[in-house]
Amino acid sequence: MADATATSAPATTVLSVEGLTVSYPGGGGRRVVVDDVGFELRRGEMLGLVGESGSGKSTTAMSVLGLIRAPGRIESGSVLLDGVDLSALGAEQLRRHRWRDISLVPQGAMSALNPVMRVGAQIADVIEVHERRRVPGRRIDELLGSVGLPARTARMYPHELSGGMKQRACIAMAIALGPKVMVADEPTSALDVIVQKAVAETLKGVQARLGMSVVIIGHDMALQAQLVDRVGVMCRGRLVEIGPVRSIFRSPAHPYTRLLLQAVPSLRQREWHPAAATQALRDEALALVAARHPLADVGPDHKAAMP
Ligand SMILES: Nc1ncnc2c1ncn2[C@@H]1O[C@H](COP(=O)(O)OP(=O)(O)OP(=O)(O)O)[C@@H](O)[C@H]1O
Repeated sequence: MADATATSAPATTVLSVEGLTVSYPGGGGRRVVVDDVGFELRRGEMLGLVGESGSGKSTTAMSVLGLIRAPGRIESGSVLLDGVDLSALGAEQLRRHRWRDISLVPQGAMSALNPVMRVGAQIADVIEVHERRRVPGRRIDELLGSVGLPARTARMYPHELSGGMKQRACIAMAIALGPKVMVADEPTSALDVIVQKAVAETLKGVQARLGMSVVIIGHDMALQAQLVDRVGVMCRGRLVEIGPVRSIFRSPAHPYTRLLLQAVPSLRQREWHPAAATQALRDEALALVAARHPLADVGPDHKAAMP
């Protein structure tokens, strides 16, 4: 990927996010909802981003893909994809990188598919826009097969697919151009437990086969534990902890991480720890984050560092 904005980055890092700060209108001014977030994604790595609802996971993901729309605003930060500063690119240039170099399995993928278009045509569309040539049906069949869908799915409309099938179709679309990085925003959250596990396994299989790097966003720590190599924990817009999933599960450093782990069934005892007893821990965690990093009001006239 040659680009005038290319800078050097360690060979093992495919995506590098630094100082990402995003705001939305709120409280009479602007409210920072992603606050100085930074992380690196290594080649072939699966990185989880967890945190409760509203902690800023999706906003982080959408910022990485250059998909924050007004009234949202990126205040500062950079996103380097294989050395290319995506945050310095215009909308058209970004569009060229999206799907080909970095793709998204959106939250609510169930409704992300066009209801009046056959699944195969939707996948072909993504490829044809970038490759500017007709896609043979065989390639679509192979893509569908690689996510565990029969070839006949190509001729079906979204309403004819189960939730799990729709999710797989979205994954097929996201891997269609063999991107370096895939961001999956809660790819299994609307599915029942059995289908969740099957889709998660498909994701893992696809990632391993293609050697892709994946950022996977979710609430479910137990599912993340089985999927990802490293996990980052978000709380009130801050990335409060990041590290190998095993060490975070064994010895969480941040009280908020400990809180999240309280809600995970014990892998040893295979029973649920009631979350009710965790209110004190939750208060402690939130107070700690708030004291260290009060949510900043950047004011209505704050100049965005990135367009
Ligand atoms: N379009 C918007 N307008 C105003 N505020 C927004 C908008 N989108 C997100 N926010 C706010 O930004 C904060 C972070 O939201 P975000 O969706 O990133 O959190 P999340 O951790 O992904 O939550 P969830 O798990 O529920 O998807 C929330 O306080 C949310 O209300």
